[in-house]
Amino acid sequence: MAERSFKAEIERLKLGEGETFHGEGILAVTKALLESGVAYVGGYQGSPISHLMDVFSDASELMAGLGVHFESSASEATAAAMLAASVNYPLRGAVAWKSVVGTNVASDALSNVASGGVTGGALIILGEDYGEGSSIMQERTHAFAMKSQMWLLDPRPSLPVIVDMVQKGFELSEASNTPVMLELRVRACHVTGSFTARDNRRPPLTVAEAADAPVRDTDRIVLPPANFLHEVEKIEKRWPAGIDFIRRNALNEHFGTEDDDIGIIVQGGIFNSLNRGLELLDLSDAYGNASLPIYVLNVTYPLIPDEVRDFCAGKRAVLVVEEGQPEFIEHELNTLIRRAGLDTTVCGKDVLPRAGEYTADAIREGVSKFLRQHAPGRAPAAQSAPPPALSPASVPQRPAGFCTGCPERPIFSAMKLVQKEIGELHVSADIGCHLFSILPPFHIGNTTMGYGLGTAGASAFKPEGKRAVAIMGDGGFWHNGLTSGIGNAVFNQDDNLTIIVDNGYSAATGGQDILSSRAKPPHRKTNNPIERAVRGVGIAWARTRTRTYDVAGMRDTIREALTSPEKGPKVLIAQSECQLNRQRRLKPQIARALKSGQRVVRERFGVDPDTCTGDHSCIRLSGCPSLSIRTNPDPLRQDPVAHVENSCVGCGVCGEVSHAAILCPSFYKARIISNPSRGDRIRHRMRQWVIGFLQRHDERKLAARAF
Ligand SMILES: O=C(O)C(=O)Cc1c[nH]c2ccccc12
Repeated sequence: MAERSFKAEIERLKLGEGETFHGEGILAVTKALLESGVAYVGGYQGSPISHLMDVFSDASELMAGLGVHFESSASEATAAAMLAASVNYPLRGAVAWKSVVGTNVASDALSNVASGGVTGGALIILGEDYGEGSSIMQERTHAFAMKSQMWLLDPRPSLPVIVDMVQKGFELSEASNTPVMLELRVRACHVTGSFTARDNRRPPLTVAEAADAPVRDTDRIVLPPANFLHEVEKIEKRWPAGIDFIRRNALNEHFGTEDDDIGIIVQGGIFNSLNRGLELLDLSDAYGNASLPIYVLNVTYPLIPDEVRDFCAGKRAVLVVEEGQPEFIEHELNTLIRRAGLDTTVCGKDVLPRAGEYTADAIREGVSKFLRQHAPGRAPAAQSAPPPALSPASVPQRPAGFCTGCPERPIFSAMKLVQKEIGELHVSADIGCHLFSILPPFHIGNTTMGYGLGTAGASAFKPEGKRAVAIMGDGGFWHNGLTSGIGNAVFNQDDNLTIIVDNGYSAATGGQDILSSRAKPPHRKTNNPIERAVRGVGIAWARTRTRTYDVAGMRDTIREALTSPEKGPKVLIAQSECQLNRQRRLKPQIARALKSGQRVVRERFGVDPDTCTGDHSCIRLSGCPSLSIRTNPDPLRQDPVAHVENSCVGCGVCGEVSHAAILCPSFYKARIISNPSRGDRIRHRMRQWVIGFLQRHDERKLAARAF
C-alpha cells in the first residue's frame, strides 16, 4: 500500500485534445507519456520519484486499456534492462527511479543500452534529489550522461515545458538512436500548473506484438566487433543527430533581453530559483522578464556549440549557474567558447558556491558578485548584510527518527541490551528506515554502503571473537541483498549475523509492496517468505521472530546468534508491520466501525507518575516520539516523570523495554473501548466499585493517621 493514493487524480489522465490539465509535475509526466504512445513503463521507487511510481501503479488499468505494459521493477537495474525492448523494435519505453543512487544501480544496463543504441524512444525519468532536503550522497547524474553518452534533459520546472520535454525526449531518442534521461528535481515533481492536453495514444506497436515477430540485429548487441562500431557510431552519427534535433526543435530557451554585453546560462531545472534571485535584485519579475539575457539549458548534455557561440558572441562575460560539482557545464562552455574563437569570460563556481544547493538566496549572492566584477553599474548598491547567526541552542533539533510505534525501534532496543551484556558490536547498516538507528538514542551502526548492501558491508569481518552484525531491510533484501549479501556470506563462509527487518513493505520509499508483502494485490505474487529465500541459498541458521515488539525475545535471539558455537552466516528475520502502513490500513476500517456503532478497542500505554522514578532510562532505550516528560506531581520529588502522549499507537515497546531491561514497573496499558457492549459496561461498573472501595479504604487509613 503506497503512501499516497492518486486514484482521484488519475481521472485527469483521461483528458483529451484541447482540454486543460491542472495538477502536479509527476501527473503531467504520466499524461505526457500516454500522449506519446508509450508502449511500456517500469521503474523503482525512491524519493522524489516514489510518487511517480505510485501514479503509474494507480494508473495501471488505464495504461493496460491503452495497450501499455506497466510493471514495478525489482530494482533500477531491472528497469534499465527493460529498455532492451526498444533496441530492436520501434517501441517507446519509459523507466523511472531516484538518481544518483538508482542510476548507480542501473549503470550496467545503461552502459549496454547506450552502446548498442535504440530504435524506439527510450526515456529514463530521474528524480534528482540534490541539496539540503536530500537523504543521499551529493553526486551528479551528469557524469553518467557524459560517460555513457546519453542525453540529459533538465527541463525548466513548468508543466508545459516538462510535458514538451517528455514528448520531444522520445523523438530525440529516436532521431539519434540514443537513450534520453529526463531529470526532475524534487520541486519539479510536485510543482503545480496547467497545460493543454492532447488525446492519449495507443502505442503503434505493443510489446506483445513485438514479441510475436522477433527481430535480431547483431550490430545492436554489445559484443565484439559490434561494440567497437558503436563507439564510432556514437561520435559520427548519434551525437551530430542529437545536436541537430535539439537545435532544430529549439529545446533550449531564451529569456530576458536580447542584446547585452553580459548574460546568464542556467540549467533549466534551476531556472525558477535563478529568476527568484534576479527578482530580489530587481533584475526580473515573476514571469521571467529579466533585464539581461538568459540562455536556459533544458538540455544540459550535449551542449549545442552553435547556440553557445551565438549567445556568447559580443558578450564580455557570462555567468553559468550550474548546481553541484564538478562544474561539467562550465568546463565545456570554456572549451566551446575557445573553439569558437571568442574571448568571453566564463564565470561560475568562482562567484557561486562550489557545492551545495543553489537556493534563490545563494544565486542572488552569486549574481551580485558577478555583476560587481563585470557590470558594476548594475550591481546592487550595497552588499547585503549576512543574516544574523543563530546559536545552535536557538534552533530546535529535529533529527530523523523512528515513527511512533515503529517495529524497528524494539530491534535496536534489544541490540542495546545485548551490547550491555557482550560489549559494543560492529554494525554494518543498510539503506532504509532502520538507518535511523545511527542517531540518538541508539547510536548503533558504523557504515552504510548502499541499498541491500548491509551484509556485504560486513563481509571483510571474519571474526575470531565477537561476530559483526549487519542490518538489511526487506526492501533492500529483494532489491539485491539476497545475492550480494546473503549469497556472498554463504559462499565465503561468514560467521556474522544479518538482521533482516521485515516490516511488510518497501517502507522508506513510501510503503510499496514487495515480494514478501502480506497484502495480495491482484496482479502480483506476494507472500514469498524471506526465510525460505535465505534457506534456498544455503543459510542453515535462520530464525523468524514474528513480533519485534517482544523486546526480551528479540534480545534472546540476537544473543543466541552472537554467542552460539555454531559457525556460519546467521539470519534473523524480524517481523512486524510498518506502523505508518498499519495506521493507513486500519484508520479507515476503525472510522467505518465507529460510525456504524460497532465495538472498537484501541490500546494506549501510560506511565503511572507515582511509580516512575524519573530516571528516564525508558526514553534512552526507546526514543519513541510519544514518550515525553512532564512535571512530577509529587511535591517531594523534583525529577520530571515520563509521560506517554496521545500520539501513542499502543505498540507497547516502552513497557516491554522497561521490563526487559528491568527498569521499572510504571508502564500500564489502557484499553479504550468505543461503543461498549453491555458486558463492558457491567465490568466497568464492577471495577469502579472495587477501585472506589479500595480508595475509600486508603483514604480512611490516611485520615486516621493525619495530624
Ligand atoms: O527512497 C529513497 O530515498 C532511497 O534512497 C531508496 C532507494 C531507492 N533506490 C535506491 C538505490 C540505492 C540506494 C537507495 C535507494
